[in-house]
Amino acid sequence: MISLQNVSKAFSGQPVIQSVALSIEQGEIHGIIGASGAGKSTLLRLMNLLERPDTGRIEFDGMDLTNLSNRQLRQTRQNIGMIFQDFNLVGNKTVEQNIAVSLELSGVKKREWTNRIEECLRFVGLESFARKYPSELSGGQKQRVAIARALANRPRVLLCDEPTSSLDPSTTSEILRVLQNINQALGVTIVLVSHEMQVIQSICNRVTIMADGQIETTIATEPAGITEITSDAGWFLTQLTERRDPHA
Ligand SMILES: Nc1ncnc2c1ncn2[C@@H]1O[C@H](COP(=O)(O)OP(=O)(O)OP(=O)(O)O)[C@@H](O)[C@H]1O
Repeated sequence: MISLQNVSKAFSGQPVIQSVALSIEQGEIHGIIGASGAGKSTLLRLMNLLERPDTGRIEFDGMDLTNLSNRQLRQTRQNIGMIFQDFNLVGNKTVEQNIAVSLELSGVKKREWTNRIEECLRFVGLESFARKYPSELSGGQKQRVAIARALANRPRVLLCDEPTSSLDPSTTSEILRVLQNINQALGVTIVLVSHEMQVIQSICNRVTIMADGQIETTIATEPAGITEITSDAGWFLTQLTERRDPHA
């Protein structure tokens, strides 16, 4: 579904992503883990061309995104939603207005907005929050709104950049359940960047481990299930190294 081939990216001459090849398969929940500064967020932002690669191809359904016109890229990006650690909601707009902005940017007809807004808010369990402002919401509720906003465009892939890093353990579990439900009920492919092993372990089918702008390995795994997240999950890596993905 998304394929990166020989992708490199530098900032001010400093290489941040180096000759990376990675394939995201339709229907999977693919985790990307690594130390701070390893290049995880940059890799994720390359997948929807929020960052342009210096070299290499980035394909979505076989189309090289770097060769598309601005209009074609805007259209293709409607298939690729994104959520962030700090939610990126517009503070002076209500929940429904936040979602409407996204629908307008995507060119969805105004007469469809009410339905789309209701549909995505119902999916994340916030249908009664449409008229609230972000400042009236908890962190977990803000992230649900951000997820609803991404879902409103009916994406096929959801890119998640540290979506639970600002949240407490039980809210983290809640958000992971929402992501898993999006994958299972809606068939949306998910790419999940996190530095927390237990977050990755709980819902991912494959895990890519990054270090210094390169991919160390990609491993197939059985999602362990969502339990209360704690910070101690170092054992996960040792378990995973036994089960390298033969297709990686
Ligand atoms: N827009 C930018 N301009 C300059 N340098 C950048 C930019 N974005 C990222 N970098 C640098 O690229 C490197 C990788 O950053 P990136 O955010 O991708 O890493 P990360 O693995 O996601 O780290 P973290 O877990 O701390 O978020 C870092 O050294 C960072 O300072």
